[in-house]
Amino acid sequence: MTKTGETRTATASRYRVAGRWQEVDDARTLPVVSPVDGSVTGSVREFTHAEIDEVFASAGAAQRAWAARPLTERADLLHRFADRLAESAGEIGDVLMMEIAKPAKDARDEVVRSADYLRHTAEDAKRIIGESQFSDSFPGQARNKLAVAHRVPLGTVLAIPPFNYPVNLAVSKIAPALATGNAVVLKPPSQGALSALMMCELAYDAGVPPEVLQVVTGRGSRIGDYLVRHSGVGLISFTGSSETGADLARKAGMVPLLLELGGKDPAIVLDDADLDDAAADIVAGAFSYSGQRCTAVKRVLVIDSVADELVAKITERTAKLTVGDPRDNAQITPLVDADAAAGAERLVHDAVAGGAVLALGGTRTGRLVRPTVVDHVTEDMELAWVEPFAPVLPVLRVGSAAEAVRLGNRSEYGLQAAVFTRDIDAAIQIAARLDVGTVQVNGRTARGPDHFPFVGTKASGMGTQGVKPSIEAMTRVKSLVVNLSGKDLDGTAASSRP
Ligand SMILES: NC(=O)C1=CN([C@@H]2O[C@H](COP(=O)(O)OP(=O)(O)OC[C@H]3O[C@@H](n4cnc5c(N)ncnc54)[C@H](OP(=O)(O)O)[C@@H]3O)[C@@H](O)[C@H]2O)C=CC1
Ligand SMILES: O=C(O)[C@H](O)COP(=O)(O)O
Repeated sequence: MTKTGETRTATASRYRVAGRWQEVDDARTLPVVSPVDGSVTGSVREFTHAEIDEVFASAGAAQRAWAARPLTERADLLHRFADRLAESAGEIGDVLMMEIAKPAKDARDEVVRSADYLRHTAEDAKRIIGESQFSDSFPGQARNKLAVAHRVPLGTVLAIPPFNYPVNLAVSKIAPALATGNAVVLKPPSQGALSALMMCELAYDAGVPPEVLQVVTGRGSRIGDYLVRHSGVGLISFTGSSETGADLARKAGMVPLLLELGGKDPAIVLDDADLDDAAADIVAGAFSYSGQRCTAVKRVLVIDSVADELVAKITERTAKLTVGDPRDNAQITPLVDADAAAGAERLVHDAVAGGAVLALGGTRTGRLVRPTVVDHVTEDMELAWVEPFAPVLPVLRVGSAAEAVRLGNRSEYGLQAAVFTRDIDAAIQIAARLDVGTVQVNGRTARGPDHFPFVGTKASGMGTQGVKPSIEAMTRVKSLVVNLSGKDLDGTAASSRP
């Protein structure tokens, strides 16, 4: 409950549209069913097209007043929002845990991480400085013009996060947008909408006007096209599957896009690597949140001569992961997408039928896929290329670093890669050849810390995120050119001053 006693989550009978609470007069509700135990965690409204029009109209109108407020005032509101979010980490974390079966501690950490994101963005936004230049820095020009460039907001940002970080990947879009004077229309994932709604109510408690941060709930497959084609959209910031992202890009028309999509991140292990450290990083990277992370380690490319030893170490560590209920903080929990569990099982069976060797796991009970390591996976197997979004780790053995690079780059994706070696020259050479957004040297693939630039090449995305890059992406440069008179102070023709 908020301090004023209002329920923070929208319910099927009450929801905000254009900033105001509305009573539902029809049956457009969408239950949020928990992957943990099948219970109904809550329900949300499926917005109509007319309501979406109202949302964009009121967001657009409110944005101008929001952008006109002093930057320090907007930053202060984000700090207050961050404080409330951190205070409510337990409450929101519990809902998030039931909505997406994220282990209790990780769910709470996601909320705290989002508060940190807000604070960092509020501070960085204050330090966006423009630039100015005289005309005579270009050949043939006199010093008679002064350009002053500054950053202005784009209007209304349509923010569409995925289920795996319904709070953090919403905040990573909302924070830079609001800090820079944009309004936001948030379309949360259907699985994760309740925690996203709770989070937005905290923003309103903190003083963010409800018209400049609005939430539109409903299935992406039903309302997504209408949203992304809406004339009120100034930029779309989307995180999710490469399929949905590519489809959205085709439909959106001439609006700037920030896309964070799928990945098949390789961990390349050379023969001189510290295999204990590499195994620890690979297991954490592959199995955290049951592999449902775009940046999860999704394949190991290991030099033959150390492959047996590495696979043994990976398998030993993976076997110790706890499997079960997120309320007990189990590390491996039921998958959000029931089809992903069946799909992962099929990929493993097909690989084993084709000659791969099951080192661990390979079974599931409903959505609960036991942590699985598949060795001797080869290029002709689907498991080498498809992103399972499940706790399944294929190992491909390679003869050389060059072969690892070739296989790394053969993927349609290009999010991140990890290289494990004690030879820094080799690491740098390999990194230079990998067509990915980020290469981690002797560490697992990961997005954070959140102010680092986050980029995907090929089917993994478009544009750069991270605190500062997102601030830049959600603004555009506007130039003011002052044309100088060409006369000196005493009225004579100017020399090359000032
Ligand atoms: N690179 C990255 O950072 C990440 C990538 N992913 C990728 O996403 C996949 C799983 O995530 P998932 O959430 O299922 O991804 P989806 O692409 O299915 O959904 C992402 C978001 O888009 C919405 N959406 C669905 N259809 C449309 C549409 N036609 N137009 C507009 N929005 C739409 C969803 O809403 P709804 O929930 O209502 O369907 C959700 O909010 C994995 O393949 C993974 O690789 C996931 C997380 C991060
Ligand atoms: O979308 C994702 O899966 C995240 O951006 C990954 O973030 P993480 O590396 O912090 O888990």
